Amino acid sequence: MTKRLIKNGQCLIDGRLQVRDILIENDQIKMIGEHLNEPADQIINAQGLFVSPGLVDVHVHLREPGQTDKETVKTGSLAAAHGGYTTIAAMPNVLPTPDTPARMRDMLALNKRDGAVHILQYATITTDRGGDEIVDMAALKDAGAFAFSNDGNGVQTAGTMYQAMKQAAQLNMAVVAHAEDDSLTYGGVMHEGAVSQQLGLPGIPSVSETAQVARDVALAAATGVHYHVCHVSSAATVQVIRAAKAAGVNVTCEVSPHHLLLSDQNIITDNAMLKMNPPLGSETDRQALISGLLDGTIDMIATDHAPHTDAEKAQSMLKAPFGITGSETAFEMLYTRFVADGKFSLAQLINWMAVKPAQIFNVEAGSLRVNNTADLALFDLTTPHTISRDEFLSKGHNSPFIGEQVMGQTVRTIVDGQDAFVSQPVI
Ligand SMILES: NC(=O)N[C@@H](CC(=O)O)C(=O)O
Ligand SMILES: [Zn+2]
Repeated sequence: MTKRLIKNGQCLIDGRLQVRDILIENDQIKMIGEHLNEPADQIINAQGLFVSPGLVDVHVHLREPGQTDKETVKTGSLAAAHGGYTTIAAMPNVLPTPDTPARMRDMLALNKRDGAVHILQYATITTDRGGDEIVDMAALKDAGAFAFSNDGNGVQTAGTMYQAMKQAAQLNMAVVAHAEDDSLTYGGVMHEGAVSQQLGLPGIPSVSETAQVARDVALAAATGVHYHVCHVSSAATVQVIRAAKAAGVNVTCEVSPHHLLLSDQNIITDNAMLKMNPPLGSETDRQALISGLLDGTIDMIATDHAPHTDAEKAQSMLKAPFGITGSETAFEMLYTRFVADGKFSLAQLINWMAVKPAQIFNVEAGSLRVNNTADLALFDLTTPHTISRDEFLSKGHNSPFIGEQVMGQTVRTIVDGQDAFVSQPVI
């Protein structure tokens, strides 16, 4: 039996930071209290540090199998641990894609073998993550699928989405949608608007997202499924979801850190570090995403960590693949830009990054409670730090946040009572 005592950390209790000690026994939280003096094998001095429930990210791309030059389960999960995440959900756009029970079992075995954190695994909605043949949802659920998603692409045919939602509803499984109508994207590489015009780059109208979400909330209303929208990016989409929630539709959604932090105004020149799908919207879109979070229309923040190689992202926006990394910078960037500035409270941020994703997807995570699994993250909220590409544990360095001055660096991440990431020696 191993006992570890985290001393004098700042914990969020009733929405306020209060000093507490936490006793971990093997993989469980055993006690939370003031001035605990239990004997322990190791004492972790957390004086001045924020001790958070481990963060939960329902949208990451780990690239293995198939594209291990971009990322592996090992490097992607270490990157998550570096960002303070203890549970992540891996999207199925890998090769081969987990669209059969056998492939799902292989994926889960790999995730378990190489994962530095808990990894939940999405199955696809359709065979090969495209077309109209719906997977065997019941068998994939039995094999251990977390939810169904064709992320990377939208489901183009309404009838296919309708049938998939009907089946998922019966199984009590969520349909998690990358919403994008391919007939409305016109080969664009960034948000269609004044900036794309100035730069002479082909634009993606944001209605390509909104139209599909509007279709899907109608289908979700008709089927009763839990419909979750990935990486919401536009003001109009937020409005559709707000109206759907008001009408009682079982819809939830996420926003990515980059859509909260950046807009197309930040694209001054052709720069593939700012190319992702959906693209950065207008400043009005960005403000609507912030308002959507604050009024509860948007339920959670998920990174959409999408690593690519340096060579791929060194290309022009016309050629480079869509996607940026996010696991390692999400908390510190959001803390610095929104909490330190007083726009969000720390409790709100942790709600969106840990509590709500765990609650909505029914995962045992997201809160510090006695008898819960010991999944925690320790953050330094005061020491300034400049984000550098050398500190990334991801294989991907495709982050627009390299060079940013932040606070909120991760000091230690604990998964199942064990260190998954440590930045400084134990005192
Ligand atoms: N977001 C992206 O720009 N890219 C993602 C796919 C996705 O999440 O849609 C990827 O897999 O690279
Ligand atoms: Zn997507």
